[in-house]
Amino acid sequence: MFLKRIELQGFKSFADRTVLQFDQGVTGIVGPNGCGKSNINDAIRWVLGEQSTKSLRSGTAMSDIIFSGSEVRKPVNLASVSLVFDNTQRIFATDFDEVEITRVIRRNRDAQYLINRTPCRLKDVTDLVMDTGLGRDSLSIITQGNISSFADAKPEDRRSLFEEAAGVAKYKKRKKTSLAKLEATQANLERLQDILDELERQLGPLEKQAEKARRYISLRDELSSIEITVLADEIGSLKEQVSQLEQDIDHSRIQEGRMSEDIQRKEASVADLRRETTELDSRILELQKQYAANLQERVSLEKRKTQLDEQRRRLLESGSDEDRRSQLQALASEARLEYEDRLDRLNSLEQTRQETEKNLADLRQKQEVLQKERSTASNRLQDLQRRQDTVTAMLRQPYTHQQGVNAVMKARQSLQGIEGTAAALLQPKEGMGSAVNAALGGAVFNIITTDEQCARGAIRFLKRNRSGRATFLPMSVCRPRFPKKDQETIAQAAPGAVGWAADLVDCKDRYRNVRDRLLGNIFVCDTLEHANETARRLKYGIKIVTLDGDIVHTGGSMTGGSQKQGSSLLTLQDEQRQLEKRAADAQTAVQELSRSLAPLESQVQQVQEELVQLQVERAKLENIAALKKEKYESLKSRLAAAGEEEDRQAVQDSLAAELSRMHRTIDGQESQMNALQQHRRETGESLTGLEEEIRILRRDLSALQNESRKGEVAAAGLKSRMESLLMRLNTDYTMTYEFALTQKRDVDLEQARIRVRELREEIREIGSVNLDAPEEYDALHERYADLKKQKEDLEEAGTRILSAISEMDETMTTQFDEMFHKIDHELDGVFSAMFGGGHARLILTDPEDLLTSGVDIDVQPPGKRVKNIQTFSGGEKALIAISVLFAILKARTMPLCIFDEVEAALDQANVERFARYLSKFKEDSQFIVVTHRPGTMEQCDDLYGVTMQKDGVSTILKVRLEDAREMAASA
Ligand SMILES: Nc1ncnc2c1ncn2[C@@H]1O[C@H](COP(=O)(O)OP(=O)(O)OP(=O)(O)O)[C@@H](O)[C@H]1O
Repeated sequence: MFLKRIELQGFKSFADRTVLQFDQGVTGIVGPNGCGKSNINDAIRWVLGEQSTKSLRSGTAMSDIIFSGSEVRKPVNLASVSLVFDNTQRIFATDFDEVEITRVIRRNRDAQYLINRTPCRLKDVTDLVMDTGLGRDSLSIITQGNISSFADAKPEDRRSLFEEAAGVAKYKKRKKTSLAKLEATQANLERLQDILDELERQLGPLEKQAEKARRYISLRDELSSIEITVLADEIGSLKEQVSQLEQDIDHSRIQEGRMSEDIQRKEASVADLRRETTELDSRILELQKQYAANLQERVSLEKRKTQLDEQRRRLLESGSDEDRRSQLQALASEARLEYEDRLDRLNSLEQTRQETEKNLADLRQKQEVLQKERSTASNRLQDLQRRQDTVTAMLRQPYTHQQGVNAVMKARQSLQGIEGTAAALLQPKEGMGSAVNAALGGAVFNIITTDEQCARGAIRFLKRNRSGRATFLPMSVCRPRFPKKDQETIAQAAPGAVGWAADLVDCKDRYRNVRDRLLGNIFVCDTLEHANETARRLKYGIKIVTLDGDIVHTGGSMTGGSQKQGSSLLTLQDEQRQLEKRAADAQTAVQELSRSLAPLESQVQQVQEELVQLQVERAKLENIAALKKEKYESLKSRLAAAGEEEDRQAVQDSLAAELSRMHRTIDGQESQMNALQQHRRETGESLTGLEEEIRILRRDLSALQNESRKGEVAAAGLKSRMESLLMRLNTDYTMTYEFALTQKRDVDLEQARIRVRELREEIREIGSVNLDAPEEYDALHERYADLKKQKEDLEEAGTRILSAISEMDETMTTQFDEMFHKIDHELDGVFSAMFGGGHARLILTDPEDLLTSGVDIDVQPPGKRVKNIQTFSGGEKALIAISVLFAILKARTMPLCIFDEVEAALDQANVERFARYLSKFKEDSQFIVVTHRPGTMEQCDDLYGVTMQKDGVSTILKVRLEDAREMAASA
């Protein structure tokens, strides 16, 4: 016994709860037409999952199977059917000994399934009963309709019965599921392939873009790694060049200044010289006039003398003795006069020469002294100028040792609200550098900012660029400090008081608070002694500094000693001012000495030339004097030979005397004129020389100015290039030059420059770049790879499904083949038993394809020659079907078979044969047989009678055979 009982309630005509208990063997269900017998069959199929309302012979909706009421009974709202199975044989693959399957439906609601009262899905029910022979289309539940249609069915439609018998339904179902899966897989594969194709289409160009972007990024990274070094180097070299140019320009400016002064000085000298030459010219002209007149005079004198000499010669030759004597005496006297005159002139010349020589020696001595003085002054000037250059250079870079201050001051253009350092904004008055420096102390390098925000900005800048530290003094929070009234009075009255430090600096009005904050209550004394005394009087409550920069701190501690050269901006500025003054003084001294030397030098020159002239004159005169002496001696001897004496009176008013005087005058004028002309020449030369010098100086000055201008233009060019490089450093790499220096790498700069050019060119050639492309490509590629993997997985799954299908096909083929032959083998015997002889066999319509082949039946009832099964009578067809059913039951044991009037078409004899044959199987199978036929009833072990009263409700009760027969007869 397999099915223990059926419990129905509200199912079709079974409005009330009805329980059918089953026992071993064959249970018959009998009753008149329409009493509800077949509803029991329907109920069993409904519980086992039947979904077709048509096959359940119900309305359109499943809820139509709920008892719909009758004239006397109200409809009910719920239909419930339970099948209770004995599972001790483990026909169902579950560990329960009893399995209760229930299906419940309420109106307008879906049906519910329960296995052992636990809700479950339809699938669970289907899986449970699968291949047990039960189930919706199983051969366990055979109706009259199945039997009558079997013979007429197409071979292919018949096949399902054999498949059910072969137990391949589960494989078929699985295969169907697998095929559905395969189809879904295939659809997924196609969908995936479409997406993959699309992705491939996108991937190609995107890969190129990504490659381009990666190349760009790699070039850009390489560029930045090299370019920072190149830029830092270039900026450094530009800075050096600019600094050098500025130094050169500064030098040029100083030189230009000196040259301008020199030109001015020289121009003043030129004016003096011009005045002098004009004067000299007029004097020379005057002298020349006199000289010319004298020359004329001398010519007329000489002419008269020649005439006189002619007269004398005649008188000497042909005159009387008296005449000859007097002429000879006159001649001798004149010769002597002339001789003495030349001698006088010679002596006076010699005297002049000696005086001139002495004069020259004096001048030379003076010149030497002045030259020495000038050389010393000039050396001192050079020393001062050198120091000036050094101080200027140091002032140009005043914060070299203050890295932070240096960095902020250099970057002040790009920072906000940087006013400058205290040292730069507070200018000590003259001579107060050291005192103010000492008063300020460390605050000398305080950077004054507009407000705290600007100070914070600068500090952030220093941190970001790791450029050191600096102290900031925001003006917005700067409160001035002043001494107390009594301190002020005491300090002012103290010995050696200089004043309050705040009063010793100059600054713009807006920095007054800064000044008073830093210097307001610091007092300055002249010496340390006075500072100590003042501090004592002030009870050491005020910081006091001295002009030398020594300090008496509040409380009395003292700081002092020598100042490091150039250690402070303020002392440097002080020194620079002092140097300027001293250099100017030295310059003036040199200029004055040069001015004194210039006339001295020309004087020396002039005297030298005068001396030479005198020597020439003397040589000439010596000759003339010798000649005159010779003439005189000769005349004297002629006189002596004539026994005459020279008449010394004879020449008193003579022409010769006049001529001698004239000669002397002319000589004097000549030498005066020579001297003047010489002087004039020299002045002219000096003038020309000076003018040439001025011209050269002007040319040089202009060249220097040109150079300066060129230098300025070049510096401006370099600066603008530097600015653009700094800008590039800032915009491309967000770095300051100082920070870039820390990032500098040790590379071959020449090579690096070439590489930078190459990289820039390569980057330019790359053109527009989508920087997101690599990420987009990676994402797309990852998606592509994922999808490809999914596709491969799907293909693999497809292959697995196919191989599973093929395995299932194989199993199905084998099982079907086995079962087919088993049934075929049994069929002949069953047929012969049913028909009382004859033969029957099963035929596969397509033996090559056991999976789809239809099943035909070749029958030969005894004594008949029937070719076509269609030609049999309805009863014969039913008997053939029943034969096949019994052959199946022989080939495969079924735990439960429900026959619903399967023998309806048989005649009495065949019904009995059928019933007898059926009872043969009852040992192995349980039968529930709905029947009207007494022949069948006779073979039943139990009989239930179904009745329906006027209320349209089926009731059920166990009946005896006689009652059953009666019920059948009354049907
Ligand atoms: N939903 C329903 N509510 C009430 N009665 C119903 C419902 N569905 C069917 N019936 C009744 O069930 C009866 C049909 O029962 P069934 O077909 O089982 O009879 P049967 O005994 O097999 O008859 P036969 O011997 O002629 O085959 C009919 O009287 C029909 O009115």
